[in-house]
Amino acid sequence: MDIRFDHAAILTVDGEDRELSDATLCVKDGRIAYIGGAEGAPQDYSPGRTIDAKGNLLMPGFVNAHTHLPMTLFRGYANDLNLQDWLFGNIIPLEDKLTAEDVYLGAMVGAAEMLLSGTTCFLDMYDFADTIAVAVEKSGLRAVLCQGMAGDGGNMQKIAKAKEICQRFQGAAQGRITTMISPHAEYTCSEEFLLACRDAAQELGVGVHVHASETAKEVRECMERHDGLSPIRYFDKLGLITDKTVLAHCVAIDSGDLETLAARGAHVAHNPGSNMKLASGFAPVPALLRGGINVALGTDGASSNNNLDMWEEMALCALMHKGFSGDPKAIPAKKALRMATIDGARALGLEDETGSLEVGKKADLILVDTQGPWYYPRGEMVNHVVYAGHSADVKMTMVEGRILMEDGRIPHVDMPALLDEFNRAALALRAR
Ligand SMILES: CSC[C@H]1O[C@@H](n2cnc3c(O)ncnc32)[C@H](O)[C@@H]1O
Ligand SMILES: [Zn+2]
Repeated sequence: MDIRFDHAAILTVDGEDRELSDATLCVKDGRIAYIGGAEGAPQDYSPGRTIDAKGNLLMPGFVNAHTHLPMTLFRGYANDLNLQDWLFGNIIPLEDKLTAEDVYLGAMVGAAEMLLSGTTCFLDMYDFADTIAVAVEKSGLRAVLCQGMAGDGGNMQKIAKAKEICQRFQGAAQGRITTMISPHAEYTCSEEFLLACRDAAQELGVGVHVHASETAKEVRECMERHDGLSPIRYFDKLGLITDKTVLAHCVAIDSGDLETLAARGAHVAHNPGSNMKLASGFAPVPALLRGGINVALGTDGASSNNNLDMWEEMALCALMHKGFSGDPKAIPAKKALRMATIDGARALGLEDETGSLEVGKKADLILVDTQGPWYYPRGEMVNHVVYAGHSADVKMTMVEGRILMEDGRIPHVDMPALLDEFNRAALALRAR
């Protein structure tokens, strides 16, 4: 159904970063057909629904550039640990017991959390990517899916499976799903395995998504294994870093790593909440940006964050880099919002389709209730959104013109039944 919004404030997050007031936005056939004053709206347009958006703000939906959607199953499990103890001591032993049914329920709960908090698109790395695709199809979200994998020369069948998943799901869900190849990290993959991942990505023409330089320990041990090469230099030597590569974390990087990322046109997915919770450190985001590197934002999984709320990630990013650097302009509000939206779309190779409100782009947007006192006084809405707004303000989430969440309800999902089943599965998994 075509939908018209009238009397809205609008943050376009396009090249001009426009902030409009009392504006009209028309959605036609899943795309944005018009943005501007009501007087200029197309005459030959008869929407199925017209929404009076007075007191509300339209902005692009968030793009979560690094997550593990089914890890909602492990929310609240194994807290206050560093990456090593959290992942190898607690999470992987339970992941070894996961079933496809568990993953489906975890992914559906993650999808609901995204819709409720205004995320419209995400980049996911996990086992059972084919099952996660079912949750994406059902939820209506847009996603780049990766079959996450770790291994050595004895695990080449994992790469064959990942390739098969890419071929099967590239363009699935009416084009809302695309794919990448995803080796987990340097410390869990052999050289032979990484080279085969590179070849698979090249052959399929898709990107690579990988964890890189998340901790100083990871970098130290990589240098010991690979003739003094950091994970980024090592990946680069193997040909894994291109302008279609998204590297999650990049906390413990040096100027040489930064130059490599810039030279290759690679993208970084910055995860401030997860990096702080796992005590991994502070990624040098201002330096990455000064180096011309595209930095997007991600939550990481709900077990190391502990939610999938991009509002929090955006505020953390804008705040923590000021505090850490002593520079109040380190990440201005406008940039934090761009990192959470259009820069994420760019990292995912989807900037022509989503990430900003522009005529011709897919209508992936959110309507934010700005009647709370924290959105006053009016004007400079971008500052209110980044520094004062929260996910509870999201009134509507739309992907490709379809309303997926309105007033806290996801009409196509039976939330009480889903949460009940999910709860049973998550608790049973912990006892398995
Ligand atoms: C191979 S599927 C994905 C794999 O990644 C694990 N994971 C989740 N968060 C992190 C992180 O911050 N660093 C490294 N690995 C992480 C997840 O548990 C899966 O095993
Ligand atoms: Zn991760």
